[in-house]
Amino acid sequence: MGGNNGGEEEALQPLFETKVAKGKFAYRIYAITVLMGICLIWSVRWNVIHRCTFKDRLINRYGDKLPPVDIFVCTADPKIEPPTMVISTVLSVMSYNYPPDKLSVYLSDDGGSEFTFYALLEASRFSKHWIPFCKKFRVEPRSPAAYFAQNSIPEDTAAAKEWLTIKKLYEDMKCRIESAIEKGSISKDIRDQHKGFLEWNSEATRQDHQSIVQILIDGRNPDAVDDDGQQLPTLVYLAREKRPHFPHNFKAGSMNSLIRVSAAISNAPIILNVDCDMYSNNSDAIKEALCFFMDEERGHRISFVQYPQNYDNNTKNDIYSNVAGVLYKIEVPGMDGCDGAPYCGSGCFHRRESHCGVQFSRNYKGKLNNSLCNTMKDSSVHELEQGAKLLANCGYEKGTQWGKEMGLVYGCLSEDVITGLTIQCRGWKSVNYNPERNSFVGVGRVAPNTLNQALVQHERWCKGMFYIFLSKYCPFIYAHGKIKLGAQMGYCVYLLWAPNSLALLYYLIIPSICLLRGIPLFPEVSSLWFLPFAYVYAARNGCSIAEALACGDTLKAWWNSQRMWLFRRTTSYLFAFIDTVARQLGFSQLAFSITAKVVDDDVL
Ligand SMILES: O=c1ccn([C@@H]2O[C@H](COP(=O)(O)OP(=O)(O)O[C@H]3O[C@H](CO)[C@@H](O)[C@H](O)[C@H]3O)[C@@H](O)[C@H]2O)c(=O)[nH]1
Ligand SMILES: [Mn+2]
Repeated sequence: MGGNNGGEEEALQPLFETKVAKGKFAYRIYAITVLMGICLIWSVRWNVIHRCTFKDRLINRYGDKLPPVDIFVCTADPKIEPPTMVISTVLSVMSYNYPPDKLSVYLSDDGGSEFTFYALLEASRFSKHWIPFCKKFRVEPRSPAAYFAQNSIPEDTAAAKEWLTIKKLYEDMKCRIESAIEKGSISKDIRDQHKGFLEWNSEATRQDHQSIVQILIDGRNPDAVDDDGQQLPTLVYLAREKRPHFPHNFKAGSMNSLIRVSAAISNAPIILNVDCDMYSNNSDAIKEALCFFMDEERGHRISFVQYPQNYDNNTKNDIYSNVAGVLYKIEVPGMDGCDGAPYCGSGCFHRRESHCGVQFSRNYKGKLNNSLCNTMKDSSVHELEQGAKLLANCGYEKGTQWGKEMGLVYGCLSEDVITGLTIQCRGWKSVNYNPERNSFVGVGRVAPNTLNQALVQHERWCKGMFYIFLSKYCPFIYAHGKIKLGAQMGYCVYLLWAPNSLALLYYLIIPSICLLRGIPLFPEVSSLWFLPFAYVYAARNGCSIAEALACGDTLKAWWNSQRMWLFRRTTSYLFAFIDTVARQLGFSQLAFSITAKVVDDDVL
């Protein structure tokens, strides 16, 4: 034995050591995120459900006791959203197959444009001919623009005559509106036709004007009848007050004004919202939606019924991947299966009460009868207009719960998704309803027309949704314990689109560098370990193709959608990610880029 102290100490020390390899942390993150990714894919497809309705039973059971319905149409800019398009949408919802005395249509004009007002005035007159024509010939769709574009003259001579007359009336009306717009001003002749034009004085601009409320058709007035002597639906023009220093909260702000203004005029318990670029394509859509709300057993829990959004000008193989068949036929029905059908904006029916901060409770009965109170019945049109104006003023919401607990939630570009989530968290249920025939169809949407705008629209959606994830409304926190885990995960699939770009960037950069440097990333083809990689790749793409084909896409459309995913994730999603993070740090502000609806010849 050596016998010195140092040697003794050394003798006690181990002869080998085990160390944890570097990168363990990174690998665990990788494994957990991949697992999460797989769970997310799995969650929205776990329990896909489809709904169908029985409107004959509804009519037999409720007959003339059906509830009144308020319909909101939103427009924001007379250049991007031409007034002739806006009124086609308005006319399509005025002519629903539903008792007209129970319908009130409100147009919210964030453009505050007298041309839009003039167009609506023209539409109110044209509706007297259009509604009886639609009902007599069971016209579908009931947007005159879409109807005349899709149908040619009927063979029956009597019908052909009426068809030609109504077409001429429509074309003439369109001409008058377009020539007024071209001239850039409303002539004195027209101005004298309605007192409403007095609201536009020389100082009023789009961003700076008082509230304007004009009841163009008063449904209570016995003289407001169409050519057949049937009552006309109520028709209201609204331009909420705008002041430069007041944030107007985009579409959410306009919807909240609509909710209040309509409460003072017709106060129907059911609300339908359509964007001005989405006409009604099925005149029975109200009755079908009511089948959910009026169901004796489960109806009272339902807050909103969302129809999918379809577009009428898709290219054959859908080059900019706008159809989103898989989204509406598989993913959203999957969220519905977890009680989490999202609110997606246009084409959605709402129960008015659930927008007023009301928490769902077990004792809630949910009666949907006529809620016109007596004071409203007795007020004159002038009184109603004056009262409603106050509700649309900038200052009205100050110190109230509007934009927070009441109405649509502010501060987010995806006001629809975030609002739907908060409503579900208050205990209400929602329904995704995707019938065979599209109930709402969007026109001339820009996405199929130019790549640029397709990407800009996605950037806005993405920003809005990632913002929700980072905010206090993050489904895993805010909705924890309030909605099912599957629904929370389902929401996150979309809310996390923006950071999804990072994963793609990683896959674009790292393998390329490795390839150039000769670093092997995957096992060799001859190795058995290659199998799991090949399997995951083939299964994932195979499943995606199968889903696309099952949803009616062509193989080429599937390929285009893959291409668009690549474009979006490297541009829209990435920019949305950067911008949202910048906004969170206080470097940038909210801006809503309205999707253009006009198509020029080049684009066609
Ligand atoms: O300040 C504004 C801005 C927009 N809008 C209206 O909001 C609607 C939607 O705008 P659009 O540019 O057409 O957006 P899209 O991407 O086509 O709309 C989808 O995405 C929006 C949220 O990003 C939802 O609000 C919509 O309902 C949904 O259809 C249109 O009717 C606009 O007129 C306003 O009323 N006020
Ligand atoms: Mn739109």
